[in-house]
Amino acid sequence: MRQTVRAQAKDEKQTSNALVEHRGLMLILSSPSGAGKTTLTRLLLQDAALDLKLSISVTTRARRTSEMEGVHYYFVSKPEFEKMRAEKSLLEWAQVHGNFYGTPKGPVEARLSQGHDMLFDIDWQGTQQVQKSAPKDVVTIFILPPSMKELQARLERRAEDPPDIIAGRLENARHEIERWTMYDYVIVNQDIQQALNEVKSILIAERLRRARQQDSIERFVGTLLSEK
Ligand SMILES: Nc1nc2c(ncn2[C@@H]2O[C@H](COP(=O)(O)OP(=O)(O)O)[C@@H](O)[C@H]2O)c(=O)[nH]1
Ligand SMILES: Nc1ncnc2c1ncn2[C@@H]1O[C@H](COP(=O)(O)OP(=O)(O)O)[C@@H](O)[C@H]1O
Repeated sequence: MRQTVRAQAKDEKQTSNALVEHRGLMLILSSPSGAGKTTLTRLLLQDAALDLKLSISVTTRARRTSEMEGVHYYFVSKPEFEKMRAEKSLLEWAQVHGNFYGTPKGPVEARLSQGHDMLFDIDWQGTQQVQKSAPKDVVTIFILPPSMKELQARLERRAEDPPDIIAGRLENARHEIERWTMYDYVIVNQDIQQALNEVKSILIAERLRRARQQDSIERFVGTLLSEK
């Protein structure tokens, strides 16, 4: 239905510039390290029907062995990061666990203006900045672990970070968890399949909000009512 209306809107846009198509939404996932954002993100991107793309951040953090340049992050030096920040080419940025992270503005703007949605794996500081800049276009979800013990176990099982880094992330986790109140939705990631279904349900419901489809639905209702 949504796609039909969108496709119709697109067709009409080609013949008439009067129709303003709606922008895509920004779906933000945040969590303490190890709660499951990356896993959920991978599963969401695998589902082609969802038509989601991940915003690839730049970071000054060292690459983990499992990570690929341009897939998980763009790995940059501190001066490169500073340059992007100075040129105002970042939508938001933050220092997390002692490293710098930021969202390149260009790809986000391009995708949203074409009416497609974008997925973000960013922390609460970045979420706050994006929420401020485009409150109507943002949907935020906070992912909680089922327990602190399980969070530690997941970080250890992931085996990507040395013990001192894991200890630091667990310490930070307590402060990050306290930020849950600023998010639209909260999900406890105990069972990954259930958590995935919950994120999908949120996305589907948010896409159906009347305000997000105002222009295209107005057209569609006009067509419906003109039927004999
Ligand atoms: N503000 C902001 N946070 C980011 C960005 N990219 C990643 N992060 C956050 O930085 C934190 C650390 O990410 P990462 O080093 O990949 O560790 P992980 O959470 O353990 O996988 C997480 O909370 C991410 O959500 C970004 O572009 N901006
Ligand atoms: N529901 C879950 N149950 C068990 N293990 C999980 C679950 N969700 C994620 N994991 C595992 O926990 C570890 C951390 O998950 P990850 O997605 O990397 O977290 P984050 O991106 O939030 O740091 C990974 O090894 C992942 O496979």
